Amino acid sequence: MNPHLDDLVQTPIPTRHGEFILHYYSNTIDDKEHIALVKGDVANQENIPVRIHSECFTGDVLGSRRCDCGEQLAMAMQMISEAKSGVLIYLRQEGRGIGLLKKLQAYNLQDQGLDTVDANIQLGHLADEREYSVAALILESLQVKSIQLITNNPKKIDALEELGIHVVKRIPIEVTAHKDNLDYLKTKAKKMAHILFEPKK
Ligand SMILES: Nc1nc2c(ncn2[C@@H]2O[C@H](COP(=O)(O)OP(=O)(O)OP(=O)(O)O)[C@@H](O)[C@H]2O)c(=O)[nH]1
Ligand SMILES: [Zn+2]
Repeated sequence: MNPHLDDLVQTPIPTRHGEFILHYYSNTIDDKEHIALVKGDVANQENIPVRIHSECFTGDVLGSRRCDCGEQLAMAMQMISEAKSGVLIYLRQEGRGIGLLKKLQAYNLQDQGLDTVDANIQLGHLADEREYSVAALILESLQVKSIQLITNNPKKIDALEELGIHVVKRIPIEVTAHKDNLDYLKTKAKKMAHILFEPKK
């Protein structure tokens, strides 16, 4: 059977970044609770600003300074709420797909000197185990025609295009680096091809 997704509930959520309609999905690919926050009218529209955010409990909920996730989440919500319309997809792919337990173990390895990539490998995982077919199904379900992807990660764009999503352009989302996340961000730029620390045009 082809992968399938159901949009089970839509409800308005007022946030400090404005009001969004939250969509709650069930799907046949995994048993996770994937969410989309939608601003404005996106059906049959081109060039919709879209953020595909991967869950990071430590960054998103606790405000951990080890990574840039929490700040990126707030920044993306703000960007979308300032646009006419947009979508934030919150994918439950904690720890780049290895889950919270393994990510926390990876943090301890990073404190012993490994970087974020080698820590995953030491734990028997790939550097990045994420997969975006649920995101593609959500965009299809919202009938979005083409997107501007809010990301620093070119591999995310490639993955979406392979799934048939038309990415018209990339919108950067770079947070200010500080001492707790600088090495981590440098590793993302050097080993994971993230577009970071580029001179501003
Ligand atoms: N395994 C692992 N996962 C991490 C680590 N730090 C953050 N994450 C996870 O990384 C995911 C976010 O991926 P990032 O590499 O920050 O960014 P991205 O989504 O690829 O790219 P952007 O769209 O530019 O944000 C979230 O699921 C976090 O939980 C880490 O050190 N190890
Ligand atoms: Zn994070």
